[in-house]
Amino acid sequence: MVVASVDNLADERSKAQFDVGAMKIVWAGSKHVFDVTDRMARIVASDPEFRKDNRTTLGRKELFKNTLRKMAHVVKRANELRLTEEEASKLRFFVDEPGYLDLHWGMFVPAIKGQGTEEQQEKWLPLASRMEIIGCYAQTELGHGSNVQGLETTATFDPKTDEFIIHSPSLTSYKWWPGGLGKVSTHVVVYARLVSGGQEHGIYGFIVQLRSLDDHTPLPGIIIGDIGTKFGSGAYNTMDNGFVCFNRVRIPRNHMLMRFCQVTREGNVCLSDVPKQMVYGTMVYVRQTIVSDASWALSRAVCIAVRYSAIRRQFGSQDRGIETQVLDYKTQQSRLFPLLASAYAFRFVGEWLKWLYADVTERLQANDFSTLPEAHACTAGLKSLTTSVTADAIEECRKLCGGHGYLCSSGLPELFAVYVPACTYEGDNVVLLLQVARFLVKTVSRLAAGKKPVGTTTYMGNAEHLMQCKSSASSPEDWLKPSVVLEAFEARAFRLAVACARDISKFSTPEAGFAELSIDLVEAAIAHCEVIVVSRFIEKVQQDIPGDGVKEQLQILCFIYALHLIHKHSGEFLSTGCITPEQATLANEQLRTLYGQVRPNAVSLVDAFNYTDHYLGSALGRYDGNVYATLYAQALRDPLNDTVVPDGYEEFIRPVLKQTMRLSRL
Ligand SMILES: CCCCCCCC/C=C\CCCCCCC/C=C/C(=O)SCCNC(=O)CCNC(=O)[C@H](O)C(C)(C)COP(=O)(O)OP(=O)(O)OC[C@H]1O[C@@H](n2cnc3c(N)ncnc32)[C@H](O)[C@@H]1OP(=O)(O)O
Ligand SMILES: Cc1cc2nc3c(=O)[nH]c(=O)nc-3n(C[C@H](O)[C@H](O)[C@H](O)COP(=O)(O)OP(=O)(O)OC[C@H]3O[C@@H](n4cnc5c(N)ncnc54)[C@H](O)[C@@H]3O)c2cc1C
Repeated sequence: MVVASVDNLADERSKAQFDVGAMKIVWAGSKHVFDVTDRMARIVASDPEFRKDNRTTLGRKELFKNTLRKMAHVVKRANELRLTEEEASKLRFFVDEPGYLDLHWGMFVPAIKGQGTEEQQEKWLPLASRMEIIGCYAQTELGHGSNVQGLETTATFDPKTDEFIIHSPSLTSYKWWPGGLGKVSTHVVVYARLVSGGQEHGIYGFIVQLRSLDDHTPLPGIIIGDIGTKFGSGAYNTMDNGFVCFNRVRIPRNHMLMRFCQVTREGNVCLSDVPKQMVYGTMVYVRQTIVSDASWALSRAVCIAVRYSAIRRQFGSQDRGIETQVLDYKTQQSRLFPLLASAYAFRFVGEWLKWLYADVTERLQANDFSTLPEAHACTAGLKSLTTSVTADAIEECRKLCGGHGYLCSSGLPELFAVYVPACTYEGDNVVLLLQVARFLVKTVSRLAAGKKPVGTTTYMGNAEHLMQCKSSASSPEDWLKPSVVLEAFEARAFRLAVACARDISKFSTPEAGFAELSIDLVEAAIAHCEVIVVSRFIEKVQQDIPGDGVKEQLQILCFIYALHLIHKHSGEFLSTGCITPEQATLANEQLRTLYGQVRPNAVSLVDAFNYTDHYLGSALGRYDGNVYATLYAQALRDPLNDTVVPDGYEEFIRPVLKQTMRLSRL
């Protein structure tokens, strides 16, 4: 079938004002990463074992078994092709289906690496790397997730046998949610209250074998299963999030991860000289990876919405001639282009956060813990900001695609359902922002004591200026000056943090003030996180960037990102006196101009993500733009269209029709 829409994307591509190939390298991070990513994406796309277009129509059992098959195929292909860790992880990424491998490699292995002694690492890591055992990470319980110190599971040392007794004392202490736990894992790192000599010593990780390595049955004292079907069709239901109850399960003493705290043969508890929060290290590591992942999910939704908006035409012609591409509507642009800009912004801040994490890890190894609070605040805050924006953005992209966005074949409903728990796992986003706020209030109170702020709070050292400055923007073009933009963001964030710190001090205790002002504190935390993202984006576009027009496009996106935030939070920018209403209007005017500049490049800017049609999984986002024929073909493939007359006609349609006929004769 020849479809006029196909030409639309070719036309769009011919309008690009920059070198798309060069932008692909910038997006990937380097030529090497681009090559690996591209190769792995193609391997997955061309392998029928990784087909995913039937996922939303499968029942839970079939779906889960299908994922088991795919995960086994990932491991098989990784071995056959002798993939490096980097390549295997990309291959698994493009399979695009939550599965136990994520928890095994993403949390179980990092927990042992981060919290195990060298001896423990030597014992467990080879087993885990060869996948002779499969592990997961069980922290959350039925009764407590956010409040880690409130966990109830106990690990009581028995000096008579040199063992720990792992026990679930109540229903609320059952571990509940861990991915891979329900049906697959043979081992788990369990977080439990260490009890020795009748005393409690805090929360630590313990390696526990769950299932027999011979026949996969649960070991004595272990009750285990899946917690049930989750939100959405397909989506996260490929994962066996599980529950487990331990009934006085005994494990050898050396199964406690003892890098930061050792329990001796006699039951003495020896704390090493490191902050106790080091036991939260796996969460910091994973939060950092989640920030990078946000840019993938967001860019994927944006790619679908931009391509479809170039294909879709509505109104605009009085004489039945060619209609307007919906991408040309300013309202569509004002909803879509800030999301496109955010995808790039999150990509760059994700790369920066990787660097920060590597830096703090190196320091920790040298017993320098000075940057740990900042690493915690940055990973927690950016995880929260990027996942909340991404989840909302995927839903916005669905709406931007009109009715067809609501079809599973658009790829957007499943993407939303699979992505949205990122706002909850690895720390509820509000709980994490309150951690950032705690860090900010501390930083502000230290300023008063003459302590110079460092890292991402360095800007707060310019306290006097930030409290008094008035923006110098007097034309729309002034909003293209990095210094003008940054000053506004820094002043807003600082003034909000200072107001919180000041107001807290009016309460009888800091805790009471913190609780009462938590709404303001969350806003101050978001403002600080936005300073980080905006400044990293500005830093990026100030670097040398090869490729015709690439830097110019990134500059446009950078200012769209910053100015749309000024618009979105104009209440805060105005109420803190950082800008005037007139300056807000000028910023909006500039934003409109920038939308016009990005418009001819929009399709090419999403092409730069280099996604295969397999990965996108969307009839609306196809590279060739052949939207309508694909929607129709996919509709015909729906199980409901297997027969022309539906199952149930004889039992439920025919009798109703007959009854109606009787009624009409009356
Ligand atoms: C071949 C195939 C290859 C395949 C490869 C596949 C690779 C896949 C890779 C990755 C995939 C990843 C997949 C992820 C899937 C997600 C699964 C989800 C898992 C989970 O959800 S696990 C459970 C997560 N749970 C949480 O996040 C709980 C949230 N709660 C907390 O973190 C804490 O309890 C708290 C921080 C909210 C509060 O803690 P606490 O009461 O102890 O602390 P406070 O009193 O508030 O603060 C005390 C003090 O500590 C500081 N602090 C707190 N946390 C940290 C930290 N993490 N690090 C450093 N410091 C911390 C806090 O700031 C306070 O400091 P001050 O006293 O103020 O100085
Ligand atoms: C798909 C998925 C996968 C998961 N995988 C794992 C896993 O592999 N391993 C694991 O251990 N866990 C896992 N979890 C659990 C996850 O980590 C927790 O659900 C998460 O940490 C949130 O905790 P909670 O459920 O106790 O939420 P709650 O803390 O009960 O949150 C409920 C509400 O209370 C609010 N709230 C809570 N505390 C405060 C506060 N102090 N101030 C203000 N508001 C507050 C929250 O903002 C939220 O609105 C997973 C969860 C999901 C959804």
